[in-house]
Amino acid sequence: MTEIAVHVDHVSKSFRMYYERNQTLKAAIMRRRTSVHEDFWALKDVSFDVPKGSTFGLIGSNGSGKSTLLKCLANIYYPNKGTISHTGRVAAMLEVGSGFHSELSGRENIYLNGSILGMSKKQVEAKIDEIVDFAGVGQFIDQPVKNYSSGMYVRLGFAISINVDPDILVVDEVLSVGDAEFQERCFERFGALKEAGKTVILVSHSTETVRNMCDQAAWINKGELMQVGDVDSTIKAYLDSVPHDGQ
Ligand SMILES: Nc1ncnc2c1ncn2[C@@H]1O[C@H](COP(=O)(O)OP(=O)(O)OP(=O)(O)O)[C@@H](O)[C@H]1O
Repeated sequence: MTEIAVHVDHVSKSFRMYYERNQTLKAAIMRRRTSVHEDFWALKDVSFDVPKGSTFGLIGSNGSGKSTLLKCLANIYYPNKGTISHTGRVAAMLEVGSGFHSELSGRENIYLNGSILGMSKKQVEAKIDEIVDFAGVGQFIDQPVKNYSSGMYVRLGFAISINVDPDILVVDEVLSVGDAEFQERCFERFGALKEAGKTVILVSHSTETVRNMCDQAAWINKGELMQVGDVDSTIKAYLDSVPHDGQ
């Protein structure tokens, strides 16, 4: 039987959308009511399993809920309904710079992130040369990360995530920010993680990347899971749903 790394069970996630916000206490008292809001459901009853050791792609158009789902997987958001269970340590590589302290240097951020991800100072020390080397940001490693380019942020973040020895690596569209040489090294690392039986879950707008890298894919549309399973048929269903020019 296939072992499951991540079990997503009837997950729904809503955000509160405010239409009339009280700017001041006085405004709230004068209007005699609190702000007007509505719940917007970014994920609606999503369920699927990610097999252990697989590379799993999430596809869908802008605003469909992919990043929200990744953040739920990485325990950054909690679902309003349903549950997500996983086996092993999850490391996440999400938006550019998330998890970094802008005033601290690259090196200090490595220690900070390592400790957030459950590594001791000693474990970070044992890995730091490899992380610095993979990040390839040169002498900028001792500069505050607020001076980094978006590509440098991503390199450092990715270098940390893959070196904390995750069982499950959650990656959001970072590959689109790095240059070709960095992307190549990321693909190599994904391959090595796969060889080691680790699970990678990635969001990509490039169906080509998903086709080349993933064993399975899920297509999300307006918060709903439309299809999950075989990569080629899931990509085809997604692309067929997208209006083409001239249609
Ligand atoms: N913190 C938030 N507060 C309110 N709405 C949010 C929040 N985060 C996401 N949303 C909304 O939830 C929906 C899904 O957003 P999400 O970022 O998950 O989409 P996505 O599929 O990753 O999009 P993209 O491909 O553009 O990155 C969008 O309509 C977005 O506006």
